[in-house]
Amino acid sequence: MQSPSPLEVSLFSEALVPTVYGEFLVSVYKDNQSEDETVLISHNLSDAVAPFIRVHSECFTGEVLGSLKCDCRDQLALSLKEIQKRGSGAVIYLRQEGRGIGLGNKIKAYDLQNKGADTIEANHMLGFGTDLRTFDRAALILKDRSIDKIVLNTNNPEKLESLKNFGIEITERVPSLSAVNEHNKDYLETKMKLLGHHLDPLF
Ligand SMILES: Nc1nc2c(ncn2[C@@H]2O[C@H](COP(=O)(O)OP(=O)(O)OP(=O)(O)O)[C@@H](O)[C@H]2O)c(=O)[nH]1
Ligand SMILES: [Zn+2]
Repeated sequence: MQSPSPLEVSLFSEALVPTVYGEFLVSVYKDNQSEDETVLISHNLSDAVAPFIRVHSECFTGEVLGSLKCDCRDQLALSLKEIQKRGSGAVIYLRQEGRGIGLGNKIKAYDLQNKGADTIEANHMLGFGTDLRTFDRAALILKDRSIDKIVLNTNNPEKLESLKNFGIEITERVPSLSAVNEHNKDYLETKMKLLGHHLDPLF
């Protein structure tokens, strides 16, 4: 049997977009293994030796609906503001809704969470692993831009490890801390205690 060809990304389209945070160059990448489009949202990216980068996974409920159950919307906004403040950097936006299980299954997981399961138990009850994401598309897009050294904006140790394994040097980790509320408290605590996310300053 033929082994699948290695993942490759290629730039499909690019345009400047004015946003409430400032102007960004929005670059859409396609790949040879999925229908998903990955988006690089950058500002003066080539100006820094080790640019400020957030690798962010899609969250319809948080980013579009303003759901209070997670920290995704705040984290995305914080990173876009920080990029403009620093004068350089990028968000790589991966279409990995619900840690890779998709929106339909994430809403099933939310129903289970409303009945008492935590974010990890709900995934397992639906027959999924804790986190199905991979960060190889992000690493390939950085390589496409000739970037091999970054400042990474995350609390997630898996993201650090994964990008390092793809040959990206992380010169610094900048935390991404949003506000705790009554709806996201348990979720954030579970990420901190069971997944080792560096969220201690919030509690
Ligand atoms: N399955 C599932 N996915 C969730 C839940 N809450 C949020 N998500 C998804 O979790 C992912 C969060 O992505 P990120 O914010 O990039 O990543 P993170 O792992 O929290 O790491 P950092 O924010 O970088 O510290 C998104 O894909 C969301 O859609 C949940 O309760 N269940
Ligand atoms: Zn979210």
